[in-house]
Amino acid sequence: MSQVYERVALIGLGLIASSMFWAIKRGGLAGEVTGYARTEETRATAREIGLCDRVCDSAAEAVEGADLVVLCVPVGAMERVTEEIAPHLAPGATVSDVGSVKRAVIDAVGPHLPPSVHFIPAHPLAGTEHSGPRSGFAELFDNRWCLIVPVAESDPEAVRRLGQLWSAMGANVDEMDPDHHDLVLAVTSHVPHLIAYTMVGVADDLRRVTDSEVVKYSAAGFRDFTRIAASDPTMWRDVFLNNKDATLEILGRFTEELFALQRAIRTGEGDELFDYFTRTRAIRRSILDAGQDVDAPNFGRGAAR
Ligand SMILES: NC(=O)c1ccc[n+]([C@@H]2O[C@H](COP(=O)([O-])OP(=O)(O)OC[C@H]3O[C@@H](n4cnc5c(N)ncnc54)[C@H](O)[C@@H]3O)[C@@H](O)[C@H]2O)c1
Ligand SMILES: O=C(O)C(=O)C[C@]1(C(=O)O)C=C[C@@H](O)C=C1
Repeated sequence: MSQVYERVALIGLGLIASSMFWAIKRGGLAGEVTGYARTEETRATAREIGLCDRVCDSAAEAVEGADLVVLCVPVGAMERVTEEIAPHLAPGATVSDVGSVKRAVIDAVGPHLPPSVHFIPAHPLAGTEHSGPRSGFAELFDNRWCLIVPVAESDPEAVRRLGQLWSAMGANVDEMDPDHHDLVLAVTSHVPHLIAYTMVGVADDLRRVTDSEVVKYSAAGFRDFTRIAASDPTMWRDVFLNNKDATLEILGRFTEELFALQRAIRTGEGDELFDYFTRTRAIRRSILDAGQDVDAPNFGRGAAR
């Protein structure tokens, strides 16, 4: 594959940035990749494992001369990082991000950027429960979606080029409006994470009355929840605080359905339960029919922090 950008700067060296670096290297997609992480410890780890061609001690140094800058920090840190890099961006550069929420990131980042750069938000729909510089791997984005969320002023040629990079990193690329993105992701990712966090929290509370049996005999369904609920607390705190409206909307619908199922169980409405579960079973089949990799090979991959 050929080079898409001359110099890419990755700000925040965790799961997504490290996976991007390895995927860019795999495809020879950039001349040089610079990286910056906030803590000395992460920068030292990055240097030790060869993550990034050049690890910089300041965000300003990392973005200097870059034709693509990707913000790979938690959603709540995007604004501060943007303020830090804004005066050092090269005219004509593209600034993108990988945040799990889009409207709040657009509102936080956009106003700080000079008009001479292209701002093109994006979100790869791929991850694991691991985080930090050692957790990334080149295949993370293979056959997964990356949603590009252009803002009104986004230059079509710059959007096309960013899409080309994500395709070359293995992703299927699509475009989406920011508010629609946040609603869709509330359904497919954010509320499911909240439910997993809650279920594991309930089990943890119960541990005291079941003498650790909940953990010892945990069945497959619960184990899946524990994987999700092991995800980074900072990242997920920021997701919920920054996608408040869509999360609360979907959570409201979820609670209504839960109460309906609760009543069906209490009143012995077997047919109602059966019909409901038949409907939900079909959803998984339709995802499989659409050719999506439901049991993503990435799950469980990558090292813990
Ligand atoms: N993990 C996933 O499944 C996943 C998937 C898609 C998108 N995302 C999004 O990608 C972004 C990065 O997530 P990740 O999983 O790579 O996280 P991570 O925890 O592995 O890495 C985050 C990096 O940001 C740095 N950082 C944290 N707070 C900072 C601050 N205040 N200022 C500067 N740097 C800071 C950390 O030191 C770390 O280097 C987040 O916005 C997240 O919403 C995550
Ligand atoms: O695989 C996981 O562990 C994930 O949770 C990845 C996942 C998701 O919900 O699918 C999580 C957050 C992102 O913004 C995108 C992807």
